[in-house]
Amino acid sequence: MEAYEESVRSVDAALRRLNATLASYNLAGKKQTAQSSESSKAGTQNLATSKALPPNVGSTVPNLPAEKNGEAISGPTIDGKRAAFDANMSVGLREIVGLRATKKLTEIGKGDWHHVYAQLHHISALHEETPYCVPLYIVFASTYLQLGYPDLAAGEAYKALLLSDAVRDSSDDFHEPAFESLRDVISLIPLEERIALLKTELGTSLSNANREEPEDQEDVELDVWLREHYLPLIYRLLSLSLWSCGCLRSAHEFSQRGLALYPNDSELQTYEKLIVEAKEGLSFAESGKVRREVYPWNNFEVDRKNCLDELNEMMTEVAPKLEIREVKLPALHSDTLAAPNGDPTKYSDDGFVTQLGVFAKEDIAPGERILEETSFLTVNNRLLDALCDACSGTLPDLSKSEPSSSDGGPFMCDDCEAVFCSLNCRDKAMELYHPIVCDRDINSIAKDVPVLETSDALYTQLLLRVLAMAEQQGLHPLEVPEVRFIWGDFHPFKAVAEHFQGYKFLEPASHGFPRSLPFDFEYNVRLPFHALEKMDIDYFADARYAVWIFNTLFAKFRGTASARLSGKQPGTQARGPEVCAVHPMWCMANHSCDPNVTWEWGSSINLWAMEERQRWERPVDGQYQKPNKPGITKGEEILNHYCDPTLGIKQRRGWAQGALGGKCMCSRCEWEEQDKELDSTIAKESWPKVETEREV
Ligand SMILES: C[S@@+](CC[C@H](N)C(=O)[O-])C[C@H]1O[C@@H](n2cnc3c(N)ncnc32)[C@H](O)[C@@H]1O
Repeated sequence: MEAYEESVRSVDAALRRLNATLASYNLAGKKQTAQSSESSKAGTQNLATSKALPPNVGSTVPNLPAEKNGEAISGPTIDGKRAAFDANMSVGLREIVGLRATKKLTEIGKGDWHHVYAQLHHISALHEETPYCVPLYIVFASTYLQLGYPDLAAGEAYKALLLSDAVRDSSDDFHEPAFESLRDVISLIPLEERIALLKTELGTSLSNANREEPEDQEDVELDVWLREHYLPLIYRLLSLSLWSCGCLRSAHEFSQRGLALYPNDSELQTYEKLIVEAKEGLSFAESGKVRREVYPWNNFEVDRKNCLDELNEMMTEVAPKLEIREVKLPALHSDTLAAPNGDPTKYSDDGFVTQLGVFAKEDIAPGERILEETSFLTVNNRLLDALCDACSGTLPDLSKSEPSSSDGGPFMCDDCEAVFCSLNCRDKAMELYHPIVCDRDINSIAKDVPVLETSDALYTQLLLRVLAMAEQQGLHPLEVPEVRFIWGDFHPFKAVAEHFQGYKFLEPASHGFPRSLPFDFEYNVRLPFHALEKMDIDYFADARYAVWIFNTLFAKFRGTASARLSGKQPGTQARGPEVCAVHPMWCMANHSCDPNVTWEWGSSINLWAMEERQRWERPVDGQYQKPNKPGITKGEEILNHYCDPTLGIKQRRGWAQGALGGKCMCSRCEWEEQDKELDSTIAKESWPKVETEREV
C-alpha cells in the first residue's frame, strides 16, 4: 500500500510539473475572446460567428488533487467527497468520468430502454449535486438521444457548451462552479491517462511555433480535456440532435463551428453530410417537429377528472352559469401508433377520447354574456406598443382631455418603462410576474421578428411570461394556475416508451413516435435560456428550467392560445401589434363549426350565447328537421369556434388542423364533406361579431 501511495505521489507531482510547464507555454494556442463565447453571443441570432476555440487558461498553477497530511488523495467524487474511481462509482458517475471523444455518440449510455431510463435517473440525481459540470450535461444529452429525444439532447448539449465557455472565461458568472466541477471530474480520471494527455499536448505545443504569450493562465489541464474530449462531443451532439429534429440551419451552424475546430473529426463530417443532404435547394430549413407527450418523468400532469371541483371554482368566478365536465370527443389522431418494435399502442379503442368540455348549468338567453375572463398570460409582438403590459388591452388615450380610464390610468412601473392600463393591472403584474422582468432588458427578446416567425416568437414570449410567473410565485412552471389544467394534446406515449428498442441515430425518421410539436432551436432553446439569464435565474442549478418543461408548455399553448390584431377598439385608427394569450377557462370549451356561442376579446375575453343560430344542420329534402332555437338550454355543451365558421369546409378544415390538431369531425363538417354540393358556407357579412381568429 505504501509503495502504491508513493507512486501516486510521484505521478501527482509529475502531473503538477507538466501542467505548470504547459501553462508557461500557453499550449492552448488560440485565445478566447469575449465575443466568441456562447453566453456573450446570446443576444444575437448568429451561431456561426465563433472563432476557433480557445482556452482561457489562467495564471495560477492548476488545482491538482491535493496532498493532505502527506497523504495523496486519489480524487474527490463529483460532490467533493473522497473516493476511488472504480466500481464504487455510481452508474451515472462512471459514464461521466469515462467520457472520451474517442467514443462514438451512438455508444455513450447505450442500453435497452429500462437501462437508459434508469441512467436518466442517476444523471438527474447527480445533477442535483453538481449542476455546473460540463461532462454531466454531455451524458445527459447522450442519454436523451438514446431515449429518442433529440430536442432534449440539444438543450442539454447547449448547456454543456455554455458551461465550457464559463470554464474558460474567468469573467463569466458561472466560471468558478463550472471550473471546480470539471476539476472534480478530472481528478477522478486515472493519473496515468491525465499525464499521457498532457504530454501529448506538450509535444504539440512545443512544435507550435506560433504560440501566443501566456495570459491569465488558470488550469491548462482542464482546457486540454475540454478541447480534446468534451468540446468535440458537444459539437457532435448539437449537430446530430438538431439534424434529427429537423432544425437544419442550427445543426449546420454547429457542425460548421465544430469542423472549424476539428476538421478531421469523422463523426462531425458524417453529420455535416447528413445535414447538407437534407437541405432543400440552397436553404437549411429550421422546421423541426418533435414528440409531443407527457414525458415519462413528468409528474405534474394531473388527472383532470379528479380536479373538477377546483376547476369549477375557477370557472364560477368568470362564468357563474357554466361548469366543466368530462366529455367524449372524436379522436383526432390516428388510432394506432406503432412502437419501434412493432407493438401497437391504441390511442383510442372506439374512435373517441375522454376530455373536458364546458356545459350550461342553467338556461341561457340568446345574446347573453356567459363568460368574462381576464388573463395575465398575454403577450404581443412589438417592442414599442400602446398595449397594457399585463392584460394586453389598449392603453387609455392620454391625448384626450377627459379622464383616460376610470381609475385615471395609464400607470407606469416606478422602476422601468412598463405601462399598465389600470391600477388593477399594475397591482396584478407586481403580484404575478413583473418584479422578475422589471428593468431586465428582456423586452426586445422575440419582438419585431420577420413575419414568418411571428407565431414562434409569440409562443416563446408566452413561455417567458409563464417562467416569470413561476419564479415570482415560487411555483414550478407546470403548476402556474394559467397552464396547470391545460391539456397539451399529448400523444399517449408511456406504453410505447416501454417497448422502445433504441434510437436509430442516423435516420431522421420518428421510429414510431409521432412528432407533432414544432421545434426551433432559436425559439425553443436559445432565446428562453438567454431570457432566463437576464432574469437572473440560474437555469443550470434549477431543474425547473429545462427543455422538456418548455416543450410541455409549448404543447399546451399550441392547443389553446388565442391571437388577435390589436387596435380594433373604437377610436383607434390602425391595427396594432399581434396579441396572444391563454385564457384557461375560455379554452376549456370545445370547437364546433356549428357553434352556439361567439366571442370577442379586448382586455378581457367574452363569450355570448348567439343571438341567432345559423342553419348549419343538414337539411333533408330541403327542409330543416329541428326548429331554429337560439339560446342554450341547461345541460347543453358550450360549443365555441376556433376558426371562422363562415368559411367553406376546405378552409375550415385547414384551419382546424392547426388549431385543433386534427381534422374537425363536427356533424356539420361530416355532412358537408359527404355532400359537397350542399356546402353551407354563408356570406361573411351575415356572421355576427367575428373579427378574431383563434389560431396563432
Ligand atoms: C381548447 S382545448 C378544448 C378543451 C379540451 N377538450 C380539454 O379537455 O381541455 C382544444 C382541444 O380539445 C379537443 N377538441 C376541441 N374541439 C374538438 C372537436 N370538435 N373534436 C375533437 N376534439 C376537439 C382537441 O383535442 C383540441 O386540441
